[in-house]
Amino acid sequence: MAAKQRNNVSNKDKGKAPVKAPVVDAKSGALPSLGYLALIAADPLQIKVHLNVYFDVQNSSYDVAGPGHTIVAYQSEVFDEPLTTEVTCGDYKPVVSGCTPTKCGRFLKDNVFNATVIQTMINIIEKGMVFGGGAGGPSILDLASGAVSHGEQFISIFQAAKQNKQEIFNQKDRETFLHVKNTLKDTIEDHFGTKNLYLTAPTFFSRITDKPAKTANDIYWMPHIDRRTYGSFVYTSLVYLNDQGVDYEGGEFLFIERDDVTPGQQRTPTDSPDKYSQSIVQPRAGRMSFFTSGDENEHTVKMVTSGTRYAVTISFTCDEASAIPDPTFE
Ligand SMILES: O=C(O)CCC(=O)C(=O)O
Ligand SMILES: [Fe+2]
Repeated sequence: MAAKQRNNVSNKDKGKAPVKAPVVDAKSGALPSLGYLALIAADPLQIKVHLNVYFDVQNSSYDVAGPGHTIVAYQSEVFDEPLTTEVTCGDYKPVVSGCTPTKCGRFLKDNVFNATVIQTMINIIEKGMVFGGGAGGPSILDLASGAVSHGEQFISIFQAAKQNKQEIFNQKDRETFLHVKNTLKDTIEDHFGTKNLYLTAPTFFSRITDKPAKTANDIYWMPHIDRRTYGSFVYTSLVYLNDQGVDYEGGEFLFIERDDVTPGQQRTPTDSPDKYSQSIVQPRAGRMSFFTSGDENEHTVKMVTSGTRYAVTISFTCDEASAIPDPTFE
């Protein structure tokens, strides 16, 4: 079933303005950013440079079929059994001792979540965008803070809902999200032989279209390492909610295999992923993908060139101090 058919949020919810909602400062706290914002948020001049560089990259789209580029999971393939890859753990260590995986790797599996779960997850993000969504390509709904893309800013949707006396999310939304989160947590714990993982921030839904980037927040195609970008991430998990190559073009997920990086050195954001081998995952509805969040798993998302891509990023830590409570959606 195509995303256009799945995406059946009622029209009565759409365009309910005027928006009365506090603007969230993009530089405060762990805001969702698909991995790039923390690298550049500190310096407005740098933002301009990166925007220019990445607008150029945008026009010379990555070559997913280039030499050294391997599609490890096609959208049309069905992995009923997990596809697992072990990789040598990178150098970069989290601040908290005892919270570093000894076994690093990647895991992918299909058909983990049924069509109702997937539809409910798409509805959650569409409901989150009731005030309009982002001005550029990606729109984000962060569950811990309620930050949601609104034009060129973030607003707090939970506060907006209270102020407008609107109930945006319901019990089914909450239960569905918790089911997905708990399934991911249990599978990660089983696979990596760890226990006591906690949800950490940001944990967010993303909706990406081919609209041109308007702000630094819109540059989602920058290679990044989640643990460096987000700090508390030890395991990153993704659930894809619709089909690459069917519901949208572009939007492939790339692991960038960096055998040239000196231990401890961070990749510079101006590097093009095309210079390196890539292991490519084409998103498929209901596909679960997770990996250790360290240097061993540098990655990016290829630019969406048409249609709408839906995904959710749910992140875990073993550091209780960085844990966030289960989202209440209010
Ligand atoms: O949506 C994806 O495929 C990846 C998103 C990502 O890299 C992130 O949330 O850090
Ligand atoms: Fe990421």
